[in-house]
Amino acid sequence: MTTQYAKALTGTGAPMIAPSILSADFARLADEAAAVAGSDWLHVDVMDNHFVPNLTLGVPVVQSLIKATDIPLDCHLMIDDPDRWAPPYAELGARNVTFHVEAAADPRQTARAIKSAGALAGLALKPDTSLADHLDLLTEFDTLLVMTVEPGFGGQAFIDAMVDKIAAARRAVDSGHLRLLVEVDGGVNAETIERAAAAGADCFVAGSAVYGADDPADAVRRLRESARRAAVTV
Ligand SMILES: O=C(CO)[C@@H](O)[C@H](O)COP(=O)(O)O
Repeated sequence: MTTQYAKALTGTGAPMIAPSILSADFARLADEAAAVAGSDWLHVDVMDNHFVPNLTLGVPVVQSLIKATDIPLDCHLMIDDPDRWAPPYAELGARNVTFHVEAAADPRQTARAIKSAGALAGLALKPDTSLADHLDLLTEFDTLLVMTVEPGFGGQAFIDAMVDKIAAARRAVDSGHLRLLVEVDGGVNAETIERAAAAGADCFVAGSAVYGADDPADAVRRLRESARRAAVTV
């Protein structure tokens, strides 16, 4: 199920796993990044206490983290006014910069600004946001982040109804021949990753399932293997 585009990004064609540092120890971020060596991306949740009711980190922390790890950063901006604040994360060297369509005034222009600063551009959809209403935007983006929880907090339960949205995204990508990675975020664990992978996701964000494990690097390997098995059995 993994697309040629995912294959180009990983070099292997294996499902991509992006541990979310929201579940890590913020006082030891460099060590926590090292603990998930072998991950495809490190997912960085930027929250502003406006777009979501939680506050995490911003440009200065990303600037330090990028120097502390070789894992490419996958910055997920849950913030107001991404049109203004997203491009700086690309300028810092983040691999992928994702912002929410619900918060953006000009998503096309913001995607172009991110890409011209050298990053992939990602579009995120909250669970209640329609994919169909935003299909026309997808040609501007490299990644589509399907939220499978309400953004704001780690440790929530995967919303099963989102499996249909993942499948619809997969169909839209394949039928439109889009160079777009389908990424899933929220409540991803050893069990739910199978449903998300079978529906066609390429990349899986996991916070508590990775950092809550005794061996986070092994949890990443196991999640990737579960996704690989589920993707080939559909
Ligand atoms: O963006 C978010 C939450 O808003 C996520 O990236 C969480 O960090 C995922 O955590 P788990 O649900 O995997 O614990």
